Amino acid sequence: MASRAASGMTPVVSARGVRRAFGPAVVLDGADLAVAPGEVVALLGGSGSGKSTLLRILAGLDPDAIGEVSVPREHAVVFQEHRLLPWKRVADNVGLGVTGGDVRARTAAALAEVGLADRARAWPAELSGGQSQRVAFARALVREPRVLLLDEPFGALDALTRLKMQDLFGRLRARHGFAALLVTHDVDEALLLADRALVLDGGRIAEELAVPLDHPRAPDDPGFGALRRRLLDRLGVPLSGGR
Ligand SMILES: Nc1ncnc2c1ncn2[C@@H]1O[C@H](COP(=O)(O)OP(=O)(O)OP(=O)(O)O)[C@@H](O)[C@H]1O
Repeated sequence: MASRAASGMTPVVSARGVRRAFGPAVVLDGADLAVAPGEVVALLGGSGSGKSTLLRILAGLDPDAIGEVSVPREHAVVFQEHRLLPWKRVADNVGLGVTGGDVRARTAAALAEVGLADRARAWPAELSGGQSQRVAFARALVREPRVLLLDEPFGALDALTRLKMQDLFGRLRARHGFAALLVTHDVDEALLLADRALVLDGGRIAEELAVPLDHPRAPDDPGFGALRRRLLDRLGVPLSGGR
């Protein structure tokens, strides 16, 4: 489990030699990464280190990047903000662009999975922030993705809602087996959800940490604190005696 992508299995997501500059500022300078089928990889790094830039490149949203990127067509992206269309009802947002005769049934199933079966006819403006992110996940799920690309999907939520969404993510992952690349600022979130954590620094993946803990996880599990200290250390965060 530790480093499945590195253990010889053909990755479902790969990036090699990715370079991106904005004017004179080189943000990515030969970044390489690989995600194995079904693997959840957290991507951490300081503010401005290029996490979102790398995720956008993997999502095919940045035509000006250099390097080799391989991501299956069956991928979906969830951003920090839900990006729902305000003039479409929840179910129509979820089913937007989905093809096939059973779109309505699949949309209903996806909404049920995120706990919003009863909000299909609601407008986005009638939802809370957490509910809106649930809809964003339903919109991703209905596409039956092999890969989820997630850019701080819980970053704008209050602490309690974030914990509930992290729990939901864990259950969806166990049921669907998708792989995911999760950009996050939150060390605990990385350790709760990911099989591996990567640290982006200096334009490339500078550090890697396997997270060999059983699911479901909690911050007071044996071994969690030691992994937190190692990850904070790799992020260059000074460790005080109390941590
Ligand atoms: N379209 C753009 N034009 C110019 N500069 C950009 C553009 N997009 C990103 N940058 C710059 O690239 C750098 C990396 O940005 P990015 O958003 O990828 O960082 P990040 O690691 O996701 O940061 P944060 O954790 O603060 O969200 C920043 O210095 C940012 O200002």
